[in-house]
Amino acid sequence: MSLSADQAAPRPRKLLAGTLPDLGLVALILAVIWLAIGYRLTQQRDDMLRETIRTATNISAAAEQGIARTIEAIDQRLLFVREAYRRDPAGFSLDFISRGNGYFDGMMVQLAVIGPDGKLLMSNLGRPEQPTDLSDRVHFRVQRERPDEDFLFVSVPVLGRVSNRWSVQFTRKLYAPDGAFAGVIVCSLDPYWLTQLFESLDIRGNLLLVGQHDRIVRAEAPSHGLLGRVAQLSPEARAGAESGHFHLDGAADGGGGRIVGFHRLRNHPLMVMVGLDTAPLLAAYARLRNQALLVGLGLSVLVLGLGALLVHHRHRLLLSRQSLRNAIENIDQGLVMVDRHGAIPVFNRRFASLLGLPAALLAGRPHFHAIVRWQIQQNEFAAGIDPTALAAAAGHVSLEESPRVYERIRPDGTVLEIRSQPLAEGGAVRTYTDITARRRAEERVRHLAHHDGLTGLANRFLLSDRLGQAMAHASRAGTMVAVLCLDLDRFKPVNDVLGHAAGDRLLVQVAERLRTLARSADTVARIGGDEFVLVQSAVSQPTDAAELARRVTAQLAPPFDLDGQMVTVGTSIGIALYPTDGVDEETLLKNADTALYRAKGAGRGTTCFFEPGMEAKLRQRSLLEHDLRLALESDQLSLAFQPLYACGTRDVTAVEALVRWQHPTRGALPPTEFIPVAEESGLIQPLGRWVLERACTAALRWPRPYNVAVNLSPAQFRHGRLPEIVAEVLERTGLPAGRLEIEVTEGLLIDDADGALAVIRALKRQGVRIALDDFGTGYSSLGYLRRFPFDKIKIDKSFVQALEADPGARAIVDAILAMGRSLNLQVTAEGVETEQQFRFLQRLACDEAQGFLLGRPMTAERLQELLLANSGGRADAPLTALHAAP
Ligand SMILES: Nc1nc2c(ncn2[C@@H]2O[C@H](COP(=O)(O)O[C@H]3[C@@H](O)[C@H](n4cnc5c(=O)[nH]c(N)nc54)O[C@@H]3COP(=O)(O)O)[C@@H](O)[C@H]2O)c(=O)[nH]1
Repeated sequence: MSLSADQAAPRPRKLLAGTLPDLGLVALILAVIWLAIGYRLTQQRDDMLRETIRTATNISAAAEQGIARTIEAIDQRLLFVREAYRRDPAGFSLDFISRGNGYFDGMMVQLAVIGPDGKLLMSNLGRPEQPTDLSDRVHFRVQRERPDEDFLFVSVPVLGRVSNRWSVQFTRKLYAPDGAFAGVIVCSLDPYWLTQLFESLDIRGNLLLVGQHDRIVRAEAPSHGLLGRVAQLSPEARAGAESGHFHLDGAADGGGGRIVGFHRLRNHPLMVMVGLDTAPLLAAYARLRNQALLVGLGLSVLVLGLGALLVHHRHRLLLSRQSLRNAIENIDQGLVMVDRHGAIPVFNRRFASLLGLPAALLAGRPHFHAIVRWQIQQNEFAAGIDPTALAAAAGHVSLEESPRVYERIRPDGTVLEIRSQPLAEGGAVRTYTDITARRRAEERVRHLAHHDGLTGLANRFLLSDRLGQAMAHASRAGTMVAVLCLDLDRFKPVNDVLGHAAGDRLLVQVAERLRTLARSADTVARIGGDEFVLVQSAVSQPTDAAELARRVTAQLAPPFDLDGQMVTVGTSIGIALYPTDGVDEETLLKNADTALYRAKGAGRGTTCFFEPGMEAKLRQRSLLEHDLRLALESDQLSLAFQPLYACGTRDVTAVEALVRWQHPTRGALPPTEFIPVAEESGLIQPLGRWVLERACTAALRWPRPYNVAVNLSPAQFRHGRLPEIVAEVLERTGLPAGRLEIEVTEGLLIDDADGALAVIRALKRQGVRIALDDFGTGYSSLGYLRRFPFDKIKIDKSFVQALEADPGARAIVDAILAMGRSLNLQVTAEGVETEQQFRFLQRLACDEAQGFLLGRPMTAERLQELLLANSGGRADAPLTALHAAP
């Protein structure tokens, strides 16, 4: 099979063309069959004709000999009679003849003697009653007119005047004793006897004995009436007579042809014609021809059947070859078959395109050597020549004895996988697969295995490897290695509010900035969400690491542009040093992480070096987180309630709910200790919800509808579902939204002002009141006051407690109160511990006060008593300040 690029498209015309040789073969076989039959029939007919001619000729020859013998016998008789007459003319008599001579008895019509004058002298039939003159008869005249010649005359048949029967006259001269002409002795013979031999033969045909002047001497039935007549011989018959036979069409009875055999008698003017009918021959020939036609027909049907099968088979073969071609053409691999001589009987277009082979190279019957030479010219093997190509270039095709798989990189970067399968008869089948994409994917996978997919920085695996190398180098060089663990300070809000895509863009930009700080020997890695690690190699003293940390902090300080949204994030950094803080990667990373945790705890933008005690603290924290989780599940938490009072009347105006934890072993733990753990661990969400539900439920039991204040961490705001959670709790508990005050700190606003504003607005839409807690401790509190829809601001206790001693604090509190009034905000003073402070606040017309002076945080029961007392035991009693026991 030969397949090349221009042969690939299957077409019906090609299918037809493909079967033409088979059709030709069938036609040829049919032609041969029919020609053979025709030839054989012709030959047979000719044979039969020849046989008939030979038979006719033989019969005529036999007849001629028989006639000749008969004539000879008659002549002998005549000579005998003549001799008898010559010896004794006077005593001559024909009696001895008539006395019986068997031979002549039947044959002879008459034996007569004619005198010299032509008068009948005697006859074996007896003396004629009247004198008979036969001088006019030819058989007499011929003898008398040629006196010098002694010959036997054979006449044409004549009707005997004496015998009155048709007879042929045989005459000889009679000589007198002196030798003179003495008449003629005549033997009249029934012509039948001339041809009696023929009569006995069982043949279809006739016999004609023609004498002088074409007169019919003897005509075998049914031609008796022809005796003596002139035979009408056609020119063909005369010409045929010369050759011994001729063919007479339409001469036979029934209009058939006749083969006529001729023979002339040697010494007599007689000619024997034996005609054999061609009808039996033609009938036999027709039978033969019919049989042959039948056989020919049968063979033709057989050949046509076989031909149809052959064509069908060929058609299927062509179709399957076309299918194979289609399959070969439609596979993604290039395919080439090279025979043991280097010829290429099969290839597909993909082979040509993958190798970039020009069409001219593949025209005709391409050769593998030519292709390899072309490839070498094109510098195709710059990336390494394969052994088969080398062998081919050397002029012979390498006979690969076992299957081989190898790769080649083309100059354009295409990577080809070449699979070579040797063929039993020599040569090989090769497939070429473009594995460029696969190789790139593998490269990418390899890269991904060592790098962070988002930022392209080293991942944990590569980090560990590089850190190991850096430690080994430092060990040899007597230097140190610094591991800097980074955690972005405000990454989570970016992720939560702006979405993960923005978060990803931020991480990519952070990575780019960090890269600019790293030397070639350093490693920058991303090991988790917003956790980065810098491995600083060849550190000579800890300050080198501190300097790098400073530069990192400075590098990450400018805002990041996230598609127009400017975001500022800081970073906390923990540093561990090799070999002082650890001599293996794991320890170093762990300690740097511990230092980071400490840095984060110390406030944003902080850098901490690892210290030995840190780990223990971290363990403690982990323990606390574990215990807090248990506490949430086992009801170890409770709420304390601290009332808020109107400065003017000292009546209870609201109650703040504060969470308490009675630790099973450590006793009462302050919220300042476990709330940060809850925030960092995520436990703040269930804890916050629990506080909210309990506070709302408790508020419904109070004798009067005091507002209940609940502290919410910034982490709860970042959750995203806070408004829904608050709405659910209000609905479940049945507390009117207007009785709930949510206290937020400035930290919330600093972290993510826009996000916080959105949540606060949503809460406000529900009717919930918002109080800004610890006011005065933040950075830009005045701006927030204008921007956020607060209902209340709570002056931080540090200002309240400094009122007595610090005029500055007094001025600030005064300013806050003035601002609250101008912004129509209720103002609460926190941490009122002394009467003096309280009176001060009263003088300044502060709205509300809270503090140990007025009431410490207390149990729900105690609060209930307080509130009942405050209301005079009646729910509608005026609010009266009561001092809770410390
Ligand atoms: N997210 C939540 N935070 C809460 C929750 N409960 C409490 N907290 C916060 O914990 C911090 C400490 O709270 P706590 O130990 O309960 O202290 C409160 C009062 O006991 C204390 N206070 C009140 N009056 C005085 C005083 O006269 N002197 C003095 N030294 N301390 C006093 O102040 C705390 C209440 O302050 P504030 O919240 O600002 O009104 C604290 O920051 C709580 O917010 C909670 O459930 N969730």
